[in-house]
Amino acid sequence: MYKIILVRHGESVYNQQNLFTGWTDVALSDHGIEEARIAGRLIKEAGYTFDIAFASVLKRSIQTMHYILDELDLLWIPEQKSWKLNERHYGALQGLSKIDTAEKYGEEQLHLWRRSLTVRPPLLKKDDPRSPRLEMRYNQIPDDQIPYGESLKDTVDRVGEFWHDCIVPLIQKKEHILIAAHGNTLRALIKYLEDIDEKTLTDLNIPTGIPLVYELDDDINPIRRFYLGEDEHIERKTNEVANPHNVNE
Ligand SMILES: O=C(O)[C@@H](CO)OP(=O)(O)O
Repeated sequence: MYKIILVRHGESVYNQQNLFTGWTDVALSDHGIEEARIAGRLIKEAGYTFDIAFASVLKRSIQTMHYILDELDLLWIPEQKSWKLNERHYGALQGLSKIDTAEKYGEEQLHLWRRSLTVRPPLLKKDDPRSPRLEMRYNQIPDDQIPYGESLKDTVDRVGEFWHDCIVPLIQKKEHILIAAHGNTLRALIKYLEDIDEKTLTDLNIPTGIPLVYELDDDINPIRRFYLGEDEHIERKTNEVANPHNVNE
C-alpha cells in the first residue's frame, strides 16, 4: 500500500474576502499561515515524512508547502511546481465577490459556476489584463492549452494528466509525496481517482489547510482517504467552503 498527502492551501486574502480567486496570485492571510503551520504539525504528529513536495505556481500553494515543510524540518527536500496544479481558472469571475455575484445572477447560477462539473465561468477576453498569456510564468503553455476560464472537467483533464505523468512514477518508486494545491484542483483529483458521481462531486468541498491522506493499492487505485485532525473542526471548515455566505459573518 502507498500513501500520499494532499492539502489545500491555508486561507488566502481572497478567501478571507469571499472573492473568486482562480489563477489570481494572492498570498495567504495571517490565519492561512497559521493553518498551514498547524497542518505541518498534524502531519508530523501523525508520523508522516516526505521525499518530495509539489505545489502549483501560485504563491498561496507554494507558501503552504513551505510552512508545512518547515514544521517538519524538511525545507531542504526537492520540490516541483507546475501550472497543472493551479486552481481552476475562474475566467471573468476572478476578483468578483461571491456574495455580489449571487445577488446579481442568483444562487442557482452561482452554484452552477462554483460546483457543476461541466459549466464554464464567463471566459476572460484575450486582451483582458488578467489574461495568463501576459504572465511570464505561463510562457511555456501552448496556445491551445492556456485557459481563459475552466469547467471542473477541464481541470480534471489537466490534473489527471499531471497525476499520471509526474506523480504516479514517483509513487511507484516509493517516494513519500506532499501535494499542496487548491480546493478545485483537489476536487478534480478526487474525481479523476475515484470517478465519483456528479451529485457527490457537487457536494464535495475541501477545507483549507487540513491534510488529506490517500491510501492507494499496489496498482495506485485509491483504497480510502481521510483527513488528519478533529472531526468537528474539519466539518465546520468544510461547511464554510460550501457556503461562503456564512464565512466571516
Ligand atoms: O475562488 C476560488 O478560486 C475557489 C477556491 O477559493 O472558490 P470556490 O470554492 O468558490 O470554487
